[in-house]
Amino acid sequence: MPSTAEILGRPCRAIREKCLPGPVTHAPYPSCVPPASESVGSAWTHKPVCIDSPVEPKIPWCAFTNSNFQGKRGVSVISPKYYNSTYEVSPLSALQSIISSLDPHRYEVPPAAYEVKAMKDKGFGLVATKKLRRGSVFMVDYATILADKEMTMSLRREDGRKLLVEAIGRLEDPQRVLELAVSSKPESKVPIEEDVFKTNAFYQDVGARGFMMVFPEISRMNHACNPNALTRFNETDLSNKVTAFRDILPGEEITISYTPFNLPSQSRRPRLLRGWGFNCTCSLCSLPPNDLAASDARRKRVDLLGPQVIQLVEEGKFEEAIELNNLLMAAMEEEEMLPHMGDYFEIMGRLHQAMGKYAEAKGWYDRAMEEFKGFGLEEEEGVETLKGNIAALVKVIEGGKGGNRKGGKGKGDL
Ligand SMILES: C[S@@+](CC[C@H](N)C(=O)[O-])C[C@H]1O[C@@H](n2cnc3c(N)ncnc32)[C@H](O)[C@@H]1O
Repeated sequence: MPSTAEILGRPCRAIREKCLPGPVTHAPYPSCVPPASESVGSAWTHKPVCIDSPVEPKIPWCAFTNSNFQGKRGVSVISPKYYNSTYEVSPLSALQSIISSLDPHRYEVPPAAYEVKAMKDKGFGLVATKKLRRGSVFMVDYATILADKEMTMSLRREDGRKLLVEAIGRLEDPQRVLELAVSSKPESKVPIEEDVFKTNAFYQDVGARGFMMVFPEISRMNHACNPNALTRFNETDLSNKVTAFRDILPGEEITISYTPFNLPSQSRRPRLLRGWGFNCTCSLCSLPPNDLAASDARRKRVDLLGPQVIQLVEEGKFEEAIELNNLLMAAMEEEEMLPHMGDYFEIMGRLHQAMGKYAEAKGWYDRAMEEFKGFGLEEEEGVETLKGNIAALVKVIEGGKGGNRKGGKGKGDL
């Protein structure tokens, strides 16, 4: 019998919470990892500005800038001057090599198919000016300000602000960042740099380290709990691609989810208020109470069904796992949690294959492949296994037709 890992393998990620569709997230700052020794190389076009940290081990924190990055739009990084040796590759070295190795002229972005418009109760937002086809990448944005996740805990507030002022001020066009939305009340007198950063930064990892990052174009997109687009961050070039996961029509607002979007309203709304300071007014949160309760129930069901599918696979109950995975997919479809269903289709294929139902398995694999292709993911790590499975099944099925199963895979062989 194939193992759970063989059946679920890579797509298994999809039914675990952390891998559910969820674009950029805004996580609280996790606990401090002490920095350590490392010299700063020549990735920077400006002399770094550094400020001592009052927190042990009192490593200075600096604002580093490379004004050539992203077609001379520039990028600034705020981080400790060096990190300790717990990192195989220091996060700062990783960023330096990314930033200094990229050709400043390579930044081709799709022609804008959207415009910035004033939205009711949400400041500005992005609205499609053309039809954006499901699966198409219609925006590529690059990190412009990055601040190590520990910044607020390692620096005095005033010092953090000074580094932000330097980091933003050294960009070619500081207004591109400074004109983004702010969320503090005017009477709280929060300095603009800090307010803009707090309102617009998203949490992303580079290697083993988390950074808060501002993507000036993506920052104009409002949040929806049932969004129509998702972002995909690429840590090798600091780009963030935005893909439509259903057709978006001209005039429609383009939205992403700031939280993992499987969450029911009881957990996502406080999270948005805590992390982003707003009460969500998206169409899902604005549903009449009964409809919202029904949506919450579906989301909870999706959450429960994922682990149950895994459990059934572990117990070798493939037939029941198929039934449950069908229910899971139906609940996701009803809830429009559909960035792409490739992972789920692939699981169906593997389950059918494990049961010796080769024709059905191939049907599911083909659907999975179609989804991956539609979302430009056919070259993603792990999709080769799917390609291999499809090729193997074609052989088995063709061998079966001719009555010759020799060399073909038998029931349960994956
Ligand atoms: C990253 S900005 C998004 C763009 C912003 N609306 C602007 O004018 O540039 C985040 C801010 O937009 C507003 N916002 C985004 N999504 C919202 C939603 N679903 N409901 C209410 N306000 C929202 C909040 O004020 C939030 O602090």
